[in-house]
Amino acid sequence: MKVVGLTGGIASGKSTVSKTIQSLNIPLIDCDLLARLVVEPTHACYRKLVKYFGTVILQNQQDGQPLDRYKFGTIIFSDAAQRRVANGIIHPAIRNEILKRLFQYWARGTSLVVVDVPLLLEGELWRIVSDVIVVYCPPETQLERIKARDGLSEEDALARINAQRPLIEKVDYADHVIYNTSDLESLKTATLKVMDAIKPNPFWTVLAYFPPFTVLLAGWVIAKRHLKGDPRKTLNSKKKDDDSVVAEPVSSPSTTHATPAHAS
Ligand SMILES: CC(C)(COP(=O)(O)OP(=O)(O)OC[C@H]1O[C@@H](n2cnc3c(N)ncnc32)[C@H](O)[C@@H]1O)[C@@H](O)C(=O)NCCC(=O)NCCS
Ligand SMILES: Nc1ncnc2c1ncn2[C@@H]1O[C@H](COP(=O)(O)OP(=O)(O)OP(=O)(O)O)[C@@H](O)[C@H]1O
Repeated sequence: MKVVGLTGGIASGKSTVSKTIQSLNIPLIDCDLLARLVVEPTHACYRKLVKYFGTVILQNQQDGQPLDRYKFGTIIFSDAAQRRVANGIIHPAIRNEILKRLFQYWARGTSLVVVDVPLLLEGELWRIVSDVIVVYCPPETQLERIKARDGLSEEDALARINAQRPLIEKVDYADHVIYNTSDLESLKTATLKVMDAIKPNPFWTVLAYFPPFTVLLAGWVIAKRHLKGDPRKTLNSKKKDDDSVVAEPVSSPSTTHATPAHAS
């Protein structure tokens, strides 16, 4: 089973790209949806969050009520230390849910699964994907799209953009880049082009279910990522709060660039 990682920045167009991918009947695991699941009041993460942040992050500030997403977002997007704590509670739970779903797809004989993970390159999941797709648009477009979609103030929208690494750095690490700098139709065309480039070979898909080849192909994916390097070390970033090591960018000659026809 081929596992492809889809990432980008806030409001860069991942969900829109995801819809096109799903319209091709390709299974997709949406990390933002899982992030909602693991903070439901019945989940262990909810209790840990309330214990640390208090009921101030809950609707009506009442225990047992759902998370107040705007309030919680304002806290974690404006304070790196608080964000680290929240990530430390929520991310392991999301990772477990992703791995559980990947296993279920694998058991069903699925040939290709796309995992939409906004923080793919900041965490550990980049290690298990055979290809990394980055959806890019410039920060000023991100800003406009967040404000239009979520009705946020300029200050709130900027805090959300600045809570992430600059998107251009992720482009340097990508195997395939979808430039979302034009209209929605162009985005769809660019997405279809990339999906065509990564569609799995049926021969390898069948072979991968025979144990020696399962191990060999899994080893190949891990080795491929290892050779490309740890994105957290190689992305060109000033030391940011969520990062540990920084260095110069890398670019790969094998990267697919799907640019809209009339984008500049
Ligand atoms: C703070 C929350 C409640 C805000 O909810 P809201 O409905 O406004 O936004 P939504 O969940 O749709 O996220 C929108 C985008 O924000 C960005 N984002 C979300 N969390 C983070 C984070 N911890 N660090 C950086 N960017 C983030 C992502 O690009 C994401 O696609 C929510 O984002 C959340 O629970 N975040 C923590 C979990 C997480 O890290 N999710 C993203 C990775 S899977
Ligand atoms: N090419 C485009 N032209 C016009 N609007 C667009 C384009 N691409 C995306 N949008 C709009 O921008 C907003 C952000 O897109 P989308 O929700 O797909 O981004 P995202 O990366 O999934 O965001 P998030 O990280 O916040 O989940 C949406 O309202 C979407 O309809």
